[in-house]
Amino acid sequence: MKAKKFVLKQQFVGFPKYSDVEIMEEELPPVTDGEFLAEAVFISIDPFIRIHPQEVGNVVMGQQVARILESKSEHYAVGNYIVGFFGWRTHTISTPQLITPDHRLPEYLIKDMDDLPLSLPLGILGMPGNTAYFGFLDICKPKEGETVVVSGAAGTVGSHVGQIAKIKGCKVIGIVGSESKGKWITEELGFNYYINYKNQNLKEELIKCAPEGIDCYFDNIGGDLSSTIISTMKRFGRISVCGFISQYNLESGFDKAPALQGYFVSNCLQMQGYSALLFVPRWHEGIAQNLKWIKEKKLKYRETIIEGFENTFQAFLDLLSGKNIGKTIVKV
Ligand SMILES: NC(=O)C1=CN([C@@H]2O[C@H](COP(=O)(O)OP(=O)(O)OC[C@H]3O[C@@H](n4cnc5c(N)ncnc54)[C@H](OP(=O)(O)O)[C@@H]3O)[C@@H](O)[C@H]2O)C=CC1
Ligand SMILES: O=C(O)CCC[C@H](O)\C=C/C=C/C=C/C(=O)C/C=C\CCCCCO
Repeated sequence: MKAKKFVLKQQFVGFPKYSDVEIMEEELPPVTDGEFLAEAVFISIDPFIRIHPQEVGNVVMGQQVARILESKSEHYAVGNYIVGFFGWRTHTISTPQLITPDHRLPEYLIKDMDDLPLSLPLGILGMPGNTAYFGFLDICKPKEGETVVVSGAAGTVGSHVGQIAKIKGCKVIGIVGSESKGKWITEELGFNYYINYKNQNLKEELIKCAPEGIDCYFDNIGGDLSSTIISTMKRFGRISVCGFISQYNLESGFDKAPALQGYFVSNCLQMQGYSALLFVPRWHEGIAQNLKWIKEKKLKYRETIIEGFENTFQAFLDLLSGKNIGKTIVKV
């Protein structure tokens, strides 16, 4: 069996380039006792791949939904589907990861999907879904009637957070980079307002949509836009710092934070960052709640599916340049 894989040829500097990666073939050995062979069905494309430390020569990191093709392990049977952190590769030989090591995402069998797409465990029913669920509820602690701003609002995490905020009875303003994204989140997902940061004045629009000020900010983008949003927050506002994608492709790196101390002191603000790994002990609780909301039709999702393993890197470039709506997935 030959596996195809994307190998990191050089570290990303600035916006990633085709010359940073290379597609290679690998002859896989026979499966031995305790091992399984899995074939990638869907590969998850996520922003953290741009900035997480990775070694040159390694397979580019990432999660996948894979089908067990062969098994010499009692834990997985041929035909089972699993979620695994196998990277951008078509076939993988491994042993089941039954206990999640520190600093790793869990690996598990996919069950109870009914008629839902098998890609969802990479999105709304997986790492990004749990980031939205725990990162919003545990950190912003939203109350009914409060005003919530979500940036990156038409992406995987942001579109999910805004809908949870609506379920909790909040007024929700989404920050997006295009009119079609804004229409989707307001007309289909129930956000109250959208602001297109590419062609509107963010501060003026925020004051129009939320003259009362903002209670919670779910930050996916960081940078100057986030500083502007934080400057319109109310006393005792809470900020969940999920990501800072506006800084990921800066050649200068991101070792300086904008000075916003004045707003924090005068408005008694709280800000907390986290990684999805923090939620691993409650992983299946998050998935169960998000699944329940999907079945109750309270939570909608969209996926941008790119076909073909060879197009995995292009899917990554498209995500970083905002061409996706909802979760970006490669269908292998
Ligand atoms: N802390 C954690 O554990 C986790 C954090 N994250 C973070 O959450 C954020 C969203 O991730 P995810 O939902 O998977 O990705 P998305 O599906 O939201 O895709 C990324 C989006 O970011 C927006 N974007 C890109 N560049 C900029 C920019 N310069 N300024 C403003 N917006 C920009 C684009 O939308 P637009 O057209 O609107 O610009 C793009 O579609 C990321 O920052 C990611 O790193 C994700 C998972 C876990
Ligand atoms: O390293 C592994 O083997 C597994 C890594 C899995 C991954 O870290 C799990 C969760 C992903 C979280 C995503 C976070 C973000 O997108 C937020 C931005 C940056 C985080 C990565 C920066 C790491 C710098 O040390």
